[in-house]
Amino acid sequence: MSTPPLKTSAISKDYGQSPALYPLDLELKSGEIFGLLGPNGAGKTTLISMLTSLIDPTSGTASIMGFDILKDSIAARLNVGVVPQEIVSHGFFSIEKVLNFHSGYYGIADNREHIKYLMHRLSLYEHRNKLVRQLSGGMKRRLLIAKSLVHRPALLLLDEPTAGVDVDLRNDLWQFVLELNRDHGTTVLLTTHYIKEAEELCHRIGVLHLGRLIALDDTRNLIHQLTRRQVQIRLTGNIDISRFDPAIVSGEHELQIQIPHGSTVGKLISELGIPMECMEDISVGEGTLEEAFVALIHNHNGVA
Ligand SMILES: Nc1ncnc2c1ncn2[C@@H]1O[C@H](COP(=O)(O)OP(=O)(O)OP(=O)(O)O)[C@@H](O)[C@H]1O
Repeated sequence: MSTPPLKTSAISKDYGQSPALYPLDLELKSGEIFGLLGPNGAGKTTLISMLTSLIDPTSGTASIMGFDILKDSIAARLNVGVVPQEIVSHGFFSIEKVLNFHSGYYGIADNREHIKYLMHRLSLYEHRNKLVRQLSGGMKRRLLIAKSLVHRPALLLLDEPTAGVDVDLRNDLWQFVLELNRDHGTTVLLTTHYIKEAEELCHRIGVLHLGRLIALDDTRNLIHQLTRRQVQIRLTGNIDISRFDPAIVSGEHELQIQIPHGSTVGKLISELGIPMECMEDISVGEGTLEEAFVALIHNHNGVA
């Protein structure tokens, strides 16, 4: 079996009040895009900060490409790139200089070709001589992504990389993440509050809530377990709507029914006994990750 890009072993953090992260065991698969979701304060950034040695775990540890983050921190750091939530400023240096310095930090003497590729790919090339303080928020974020990739890490940690970023740039960034994953085999762990984007990108999802991992599954499985299919049937006027259970009647000529994933619309129609000629239209809405997420958090908050 190949070495997992990331494996946490009962890693936890307590800042002194209540634990920000309870002991967590999590293992990423090589080459996956993993979405770590959770409401504000769930513990996502705390986990990423421990993985990148910004803060020490209270207990437990983790390994990156098999290197323990505590005992072998340098080797662990060489294998991980991180895009932090906060924008760090190197105000008086140009984009190109920042990327060169950062390569030197990883002991890479001549990284010009790779830096050029990153700057091109992240639309920074034409701005390469601008000082960081002259950059817009979106450009700074792209610079952070370029910085995190100068040393070609096997694992990329993205902590809300698209927060406050306009929709075009968000799409560009996600395209780039997909490309890194597909063409370079980079394993990605990302946190985001854009759950729709996580649904499109992530192979697996973990949900943190109040410092505990409350769900971990393939994205599709999670949606299927926590949501239902919404079937909307519009009827012609020549069927008496009062024959249906009022709970599924929605409007004068419309039925709305929820069915479990795996159950077919054909079966539903035959159970309802609706003749074909009495149906004007049918639409089926599959559940979304956002619905699954809301249901999960509500269940854990004890809300029906
Ligand atoms: N330096 C700190 N000192 C004390 N408590 C902290 C510190 N940093 C974070 N916390 C607390 O730890 C908990 C988890 O915070 P964390 O930033 O990890 O959450 P998050 O899931 O990343 O949230 P968000 O989605 O808002 O970024 C919160 O209750 C937060 O108040």
